[in-house]
Amino acid sequence: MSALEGTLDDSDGASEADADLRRSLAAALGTVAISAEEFAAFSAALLSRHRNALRYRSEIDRPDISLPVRPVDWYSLGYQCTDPDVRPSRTLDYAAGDYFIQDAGSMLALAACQADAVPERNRLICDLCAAPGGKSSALLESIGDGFLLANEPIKSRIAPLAYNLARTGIDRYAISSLDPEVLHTRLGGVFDLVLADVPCSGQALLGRGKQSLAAVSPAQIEHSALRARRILAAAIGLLRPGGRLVLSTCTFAEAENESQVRWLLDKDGMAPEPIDRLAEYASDDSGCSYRLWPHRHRCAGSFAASLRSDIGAAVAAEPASGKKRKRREKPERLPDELGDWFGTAPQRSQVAGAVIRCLPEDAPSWAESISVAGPELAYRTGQTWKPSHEASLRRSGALRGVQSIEVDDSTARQYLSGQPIACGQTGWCVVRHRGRPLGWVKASRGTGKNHLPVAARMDVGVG
Ligand SMILES: C[S@@+](CC[C@H](N)C(=O)[O-])C[C@H]1O[C@@H](n2cnc3c(N)ncnc32)[C@H](O)[C@@H]1O
Repeated sequence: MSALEGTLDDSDGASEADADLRRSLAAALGTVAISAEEFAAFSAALLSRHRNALRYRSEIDRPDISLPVRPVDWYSLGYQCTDPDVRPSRTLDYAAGDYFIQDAGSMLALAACQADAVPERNRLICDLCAAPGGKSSALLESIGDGFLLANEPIKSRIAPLAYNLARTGIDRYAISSLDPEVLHTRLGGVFDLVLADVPCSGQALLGRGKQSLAAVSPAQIEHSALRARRILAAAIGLLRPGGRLVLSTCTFAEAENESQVRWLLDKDGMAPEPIDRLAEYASDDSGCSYRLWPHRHRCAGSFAASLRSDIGAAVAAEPASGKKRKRREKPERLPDELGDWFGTAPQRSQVAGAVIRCLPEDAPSWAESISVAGPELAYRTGQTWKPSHEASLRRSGALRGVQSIEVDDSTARQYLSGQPIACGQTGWCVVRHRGRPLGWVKASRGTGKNHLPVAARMDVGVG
């Protein structure tokens, strides 16, 4: 029993259900230090809804942010909108991909990954539990000349992950869908950084109604902790010697957080890798575990830990090159139109069913063999190829739309609502607002037919 459990007083008029919840929560916190008074504030804040924060692209400077915001203390690209009447998901800047909307708690893991720092050269990053891509998209924005593998074993979650990665406009990534243990047998000892944002009991989601009260039950916590251990064991095997592991969760149970870190540190070759700027959020004396709380930090709460692995490559699993090669099939011919749309012939492209994917020339050699989705160039409807929406959003890399049209605020709104716009060019053309890509039109005789996917359409307010 935790010290806190003995101090809980059920005589304060709380319902039996509330009292049960508080007892379970106190038990879940275990030895994590929190006073009885603070615990009352914590359990109340846990059930209230916290407003999402905004994560800006690194190239956007503070003076260029038009919304009323205050900075998130633990992540330099994070901001909280201070006006409750503003809807950040209904602005032109959001539609143009200037910021991503997510809980500020998620940015603790990003801070542990140093995703807001100048990128190290040629870094290989694996986000092991990546969907829907809130953290992966931030890692991709920070990739520089490195490469990201975003892995998500649950197939039905790949589409939102792919959409969020495409929204960054960066093509230096592949998406795989493997159990972490299988991924370890394919790419053991490869990565400089592995983020294991493991599936957890999700207690921080209670306030959003995205989790039931079972999240605090001992059975759920134990089930999640055991699953996470399997994932973490594989995560260590994916690291190169000297590589870094970041564990994160959105739960408060000690068994899923600090206890997992102690288990990891007990392994030969694993050491804490403190993040100095997170020192004030330290949750124990391990030197590498950090917590955010809903009653202290204006977010739903989260946990992150940062460790280094010095385990030699000998322990790591079979490298990618040791894998049996599949019999090479004759590659399908690429449509000639790609040259018209993108101006150059794609080098590392694959026709995969009804889509063409294309990786940067210097992507790792294993990327095609492992990917189930990735930077998409074109898709086929019947016999006709069309350029993919995500290819219109490219901000970097060789393959960007050759024709584009710059539009003003009102035309951008018209386009985002799904309507055609005036366009003096002919053929496929990227619509840009202040230089930022929004999507394609196919233009002829003065009109650009709108090719924005229905899911990307939005009603953007004025301002
Ligand atoms: C906490 S969520 C990840 C959130 C994501 N990192 C983000 O920031 O948007 C955990 C993810 O792990 C996936 N998952 C479930 N079982 C898994 C397993 N055995 N190994 C790896 N990932 C798993 C879930 O489908 C889910 O998408």
